[in-house]
Amino acid sequence: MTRINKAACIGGGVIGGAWAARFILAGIDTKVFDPHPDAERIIGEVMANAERAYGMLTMAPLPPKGKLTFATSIEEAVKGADWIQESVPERPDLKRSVLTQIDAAADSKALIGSSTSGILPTDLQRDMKHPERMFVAHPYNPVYLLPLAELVGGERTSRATLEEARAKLAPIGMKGVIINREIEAFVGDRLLEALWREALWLIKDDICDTETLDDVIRYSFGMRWAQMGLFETYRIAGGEAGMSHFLAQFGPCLSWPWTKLTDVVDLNDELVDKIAGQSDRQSGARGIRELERIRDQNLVSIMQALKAGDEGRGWGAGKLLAEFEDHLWKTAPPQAAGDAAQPIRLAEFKVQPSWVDYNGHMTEYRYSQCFADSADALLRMIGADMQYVAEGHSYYTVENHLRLLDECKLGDGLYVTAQLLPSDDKKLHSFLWLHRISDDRIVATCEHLMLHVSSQKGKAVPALAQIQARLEPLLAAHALLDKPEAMGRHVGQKR
Ligand SMILES: NC(=O)C1=CN([C@@H]2O[C@H](COP(=O)(O)OP(=O)(O)OC[C@H]3O[C@@H](n4cnc5c(N)ncnc54)[C@H](O)[C@@H]3O)[C@@H](O)[C@H]2O)C=CC1
Ligand SMILES: C[N+](C)(C)CC(=O)CC(=O)[O-]
Repeated sequence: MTRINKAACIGGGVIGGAWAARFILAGIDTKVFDPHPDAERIIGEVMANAERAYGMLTMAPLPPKGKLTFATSIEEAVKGADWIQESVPERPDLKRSVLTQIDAAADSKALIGSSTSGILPTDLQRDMKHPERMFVAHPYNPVYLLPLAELVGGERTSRATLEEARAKLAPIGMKGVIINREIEAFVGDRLLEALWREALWLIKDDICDTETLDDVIRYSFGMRWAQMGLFETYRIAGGEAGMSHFLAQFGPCLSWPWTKLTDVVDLNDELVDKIAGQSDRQSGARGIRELERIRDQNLVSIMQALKAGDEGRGWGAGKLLAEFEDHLWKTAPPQAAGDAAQPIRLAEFKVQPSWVDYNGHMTEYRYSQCFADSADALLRMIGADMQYVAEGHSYYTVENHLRLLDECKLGDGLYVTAQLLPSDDKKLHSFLWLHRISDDRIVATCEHLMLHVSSQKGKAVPALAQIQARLEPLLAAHALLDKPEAMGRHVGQKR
């Protein structure tokens, strides 16, 4: 089975709560066990931020949300779950004891992942009866947006477990990377710890403050790392002579006094106060949830930009986002036809920050996007879905007339309705209205003409019989509706 059916999160703090959000937004029923008295409130707040982020992340139809349940024991939480994620505090004894309880209560085939940032899975699975299905699934904060999980097996983890975990992460938009061999802190935290250690020295020695240090990262190599990793970036830095030239030029620096990497700073009260004070001055004016929202919006923008990378083929995390969206479209239930005697309600949208232009309202081409995505929803409704396209048939838009009637502001919810106009086996003519959800006001209209084509022949051909069979009753019902008042308008015509 390459799909998670039911999940359990043991520990619902920063990481466990965000795993729960990832599962629930992927449509997976999830039970959480966390004895913290505020666990429900905290997860509620994380869920709200995660939903807000997903609203900006994708136009693809998310599945209906999974059900969130709070359990009163580990045993209750793991019952029936096929993926159990442990995210309790980073204390080896606590984790081992919690994992042993999970192991005793869970289905013997359930996968058990630990979010540990660096403890060896061999140590964690020591007392388990079924250690072969236990592994580290080390995520990155925020788990609901950052797609990576490092998958690390212990001495008694089976290879099949790691492969199964990787396969099950893909449909929830995550990239599972199997690490060859277990090592403390795995790969990501090895790198982050080295950077962090050096950063602590720089603050302690008054070389810079926390804000300057963060600026150095975010205005330079931080941006590079979001799109290419270390080695690909350095290959480019080697110029035409490439990586070997880069190594020849900068290799010797490794023995220069550029680094204190092996020394660990004494994180005493004085240094803790210094860092906390500088951090308060840097970011203390904003609350944690507000900072999370700013971070999430930035991460969404980065992923969307990367989706357009490599000439539109997508790059890195953006390519993964495109694949996730493709999966969402393919698994979306067919568009409901609704009442055939009324215009069809097709798709909903939310005006996102990247949709707003210098005039402070939704920019022109996003109106077109709402109509184009709605036309796609109409096509799926009549059976012209991705499978139909893969088989060599499709509808292409050949003409449209767009009217922008009102402004749409950041955060406005919008929906589209459509009326089919007289059409035939090759032409699909429709009239679409874009409405604001809050007051139902029409903010734009689009008269739209599509041609049915054979992508192999590169010309218009009649739609296949199964499409026509779905279209005909709709066309007949819509023929009885009043003609849209603005149908057939041309540019500049008086209303
Ligand atoms: N915070 C981060 O940036 C990251 C943390 N991790 C790892 O995730 C794990 C959890 O860390 P955080 O979420 O940051 O910690 P946290 O302190 O925010 O959450 C831990 C939660 O576990 C709960 N808990 C304590 N004992 C429990 C028990 N016996 N059963 C069930 N729940 C229990 C606590 O009430 C708390 O809500 C750690 O292993 C950590 O290394 C991994 C990646 C990033
Ligand atoms: C600080 N940390 C070790 C808990 C960080 C991680 O494990 C990953 C992350 O999200 O940075």
